[in-house]
Amino acid sequence: MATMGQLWANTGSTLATLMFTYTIFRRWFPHVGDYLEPFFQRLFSRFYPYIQIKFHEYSGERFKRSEIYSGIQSYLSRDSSLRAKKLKANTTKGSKSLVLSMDDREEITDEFESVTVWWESKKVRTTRQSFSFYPAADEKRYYMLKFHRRDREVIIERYLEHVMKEGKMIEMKNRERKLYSNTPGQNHRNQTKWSHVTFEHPASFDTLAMEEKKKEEIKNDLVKFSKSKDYYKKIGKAWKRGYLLFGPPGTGKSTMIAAMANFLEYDVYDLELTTVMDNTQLRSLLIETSTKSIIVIEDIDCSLNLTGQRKKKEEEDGDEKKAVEKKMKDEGEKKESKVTLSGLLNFIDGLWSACGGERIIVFTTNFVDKLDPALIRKGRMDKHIEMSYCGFEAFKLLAKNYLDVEKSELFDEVKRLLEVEEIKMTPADVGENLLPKCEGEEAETCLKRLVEALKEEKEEAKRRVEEESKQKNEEEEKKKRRKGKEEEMKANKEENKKKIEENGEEEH
Ligand SMILES: Nc1ncnc2c1ncn2[C@@H]1O[C@H](COP(=O)(O)OP(=O)(O)OP(=O)(O)O)[C@@H](O)[C@H]1O
Ligand SMILES: [Mg+2]
Repeated sequence: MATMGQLWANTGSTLATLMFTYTIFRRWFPHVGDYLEPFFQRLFSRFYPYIQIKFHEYSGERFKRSEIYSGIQSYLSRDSSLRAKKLKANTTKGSKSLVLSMDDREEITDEFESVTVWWESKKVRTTRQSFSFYPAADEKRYYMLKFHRRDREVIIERYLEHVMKEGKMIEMKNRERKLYSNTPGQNHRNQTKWSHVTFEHPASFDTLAMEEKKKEEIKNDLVKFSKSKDYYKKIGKAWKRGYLLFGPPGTGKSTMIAAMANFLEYDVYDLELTTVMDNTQLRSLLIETSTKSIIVIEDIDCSLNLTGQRKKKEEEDGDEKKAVEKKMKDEGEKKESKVTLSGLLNFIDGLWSACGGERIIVFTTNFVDKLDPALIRKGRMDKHIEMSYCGFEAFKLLAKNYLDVEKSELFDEVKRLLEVEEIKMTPADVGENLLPKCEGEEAETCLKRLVEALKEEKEEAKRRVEEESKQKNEEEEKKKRRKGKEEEMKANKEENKKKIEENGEEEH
């Protein structure tokens, strides 16, 4: 493909003649030159068929690097590393790897819809009046885009948008992902603020132990969501999706969130509701979240008083004392936070929808039936995922990940215990048993330890059932006795009343 230099060679001689004539003319007739300048410019543009656009590294705010410049740099990085002869390696803030870009005065060509464009990386020296310790600051860099004027429409209307979009995507892929958490600030209103660390959780869908079919379904759902910008726009819905993860402790809810974030390459915002003072604060925190992020509220049942339905039921059941006690306890705990259920719902439905980019919100809970149905209805929590005890398929994956074992005689025994005996053990406990406890511990030993633990769990479960039924019997017995006593007291009362009445009649 012809470089800009070669193309210049063709038009060069004509332009050189013109330039020469123009310079001589200006020298000899400086005043007439001013009048004729527009004419010469028109003449140049007739012979020079290319349009140039400059993209400066720093524009507007002096110390803020232009987003457009870094977008172009990322966009060109792929082609630059393949084709440019001189490269520059940069480490950009927040980027997890080196970004290779073409060095100053390098040029590469790009093609878009059969149109060729030329990108050149340029540098100019500016002279400063004042003394500076930073000589590099006197150099201004920019990218120069050149294209034929017949392609103006394609470039202005589509190519530049394509460059920015692709550049952003490459930047997103390259960036270091973050885990944000809200911490109370030191200011007078104690406003909570996001603080962040690098998100480096190793969990992935490959290491997550759950049925393959279920895993695929979740992955497909995530992919579909992340690619549906236009679809969400078409149906007039905010580009967001809610997931509710529920299940006993240790079944992998938090691990699943990390796997989701790694899968989509999203940031994670871990929202601790109890430190948020009120709905207004909640709103401002959420507005600050960036696009392509997962907002997580763990143990939602503990974070807020969202158990309205259940409380009502307890009161109806006549267990008033318990309900009052609970209310007092709740009030004590919630003295700090005044975030309400309706505040939370508004955030999910309203404000949230006004934020442009894609966001996923995940709630986790150990007790799904504790939650108010309004919170978890479809549209708010679109997908409910049950994380359950370890099945045989999940066990096989853990054995492969933890011990690198795909087959063993003990597998049949584990299968029998999990499927026939229906022993319930969380993937966290299975993993703990499979984890070698000392250097060089045999896989078979770890598997045996798991089998033993499963058997113990069976005995434990039996004991628990017995204990529960014993407790139940005792309670029933107590109830019966109390009822008997009450009836006896009632009978005594009746008798006394009767006696008093009889005595009264005799006196008369
Ligand atoms: N399904 C799973 N696949 C792989 N590892 C798992 C799975 N479930 C649990 N684990 C392991 O157990 C540990 C605890 O799991 P995790 O924190 O995800 O459970 P959780 O459901 O969030 O529990 P909690 O309800 O107490 O928050 C993790 O570090 C992980 O290593
Ligand atoms: Mg958890």
